[in-house]
Amino acid sequence: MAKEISLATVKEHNKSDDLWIVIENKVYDVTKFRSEHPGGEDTLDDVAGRDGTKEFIEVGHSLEAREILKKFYIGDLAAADIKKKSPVSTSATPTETGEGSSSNALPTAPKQCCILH
Ligand code: HEM
Repeated sequence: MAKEISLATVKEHNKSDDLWIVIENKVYDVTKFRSEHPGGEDTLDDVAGRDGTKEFIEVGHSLEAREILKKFYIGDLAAADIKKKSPVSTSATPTETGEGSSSNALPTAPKQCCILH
């Protein structure tokens, strides 16, 4: 079973010789990988001890990079620290305008459309 690790604990490992990083709510100890990272040591230092999901994804890492990641997996981010990101629900309420109120004035309108002279 996966070990749960709090963000506070991850934060304690924010040094180049003790480097943990959170990616997609999973915690990785990439201390040993730091010097091998093709993207440089500094880039990993920048996200040491915190959530680097955004940075990791923005680079467009290959599947191989994700395979490498697996080797350094040490546990899951504690449920209490998982942000309830809801990029969809915050802005997606377009249904409010679907009432169609302007087309409701039909009953009183007499049907005089067929007067032929
Ligand atoms: C900690 C987990 C990470 C692993 C296992 C990893 C692995 C890799 C690998 C294998 C590559 C070679 C290209 C590829 O296969 O995609 C790469 C490139 C790169 N990585 Fe990472 N990476 C990690 C995190 C990061 C983070 C957090 C950043 C940015 C803040 C970053 C920035 C880069 C950059 C800029 C390159 C491109 C280097 C180049 O093409 O010159 N990486 N990484």
